[in-house]
Amino acid sequence: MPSKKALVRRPAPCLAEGLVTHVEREEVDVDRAVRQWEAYTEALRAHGWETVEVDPADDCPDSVFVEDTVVMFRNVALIARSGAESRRAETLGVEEAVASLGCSVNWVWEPGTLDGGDVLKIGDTVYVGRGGRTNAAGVQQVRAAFEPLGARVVAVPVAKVLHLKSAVTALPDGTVVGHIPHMDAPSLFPRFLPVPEPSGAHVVCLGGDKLLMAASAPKTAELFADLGYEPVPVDVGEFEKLEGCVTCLSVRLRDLYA
Ligand SMILES: NC(=O)NCCC[C@H](N)C(=O)O
Repeated sequence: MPSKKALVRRPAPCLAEGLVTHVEREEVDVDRAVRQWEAYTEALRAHGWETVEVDPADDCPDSVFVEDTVVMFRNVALIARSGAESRRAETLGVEEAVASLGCSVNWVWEPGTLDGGDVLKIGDTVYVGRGGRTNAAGVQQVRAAFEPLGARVVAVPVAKVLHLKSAVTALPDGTVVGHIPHMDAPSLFPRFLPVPEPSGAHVVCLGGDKLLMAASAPKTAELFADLGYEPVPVDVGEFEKLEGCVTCLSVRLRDLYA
């Protein structure tokens, strides 16, 4: 059944200690990050999404990046097992949240690793980035979980950035948008539009023509507006310092049964 709920998780007070892998560490202003997170969740609500707060995980610096902890396909939640050990404790509250929303819950098991940021769904096609956080066993477990439900899983090499969705996401019509210098295998995507800014590669489809995007990608916003979309910019600068982006701050639940 169509639903418009989005899981979000309040930033932990220790957010500034979050992991950085492909960028230089910069000081994070946690108060500013909280204000940005509030504006982000407000933008979701303003466009008809009911935000569901997962219990905070105050000891987990990266817990605000809730997208990495779970992958949804229809009503089935696959609880991730991060390639970064320091992030594994984040899944507990998320399991409870998705179970209480009536989802069927599966888990990625050792030796598999998977971060939700490596999974891009376009219709029934599920692209899975195989990179620093997601290994081959993780990709196999996504196949095992979702192919029986009708998914077609496509594995994508990811070496230049943290996650597949650091490099590409998709417009409402399924066109993949990406920043080519950050991509390892652009030819894997059948319909592809390059964008001029790294953070322009991150869109959250809010419904209709509306695209939630980072304020740091004004040229890409212009490009999308020129194609008939309505960009909704939000400042996620403090999260960008930790390799986060607009997609990783929520998990949209579009096919709940309840
Ligand atoms: N899906 C995402 O883009 N997640 C961002 C995670 C950033 C966090 N600092 C990490 O390295 O795990």
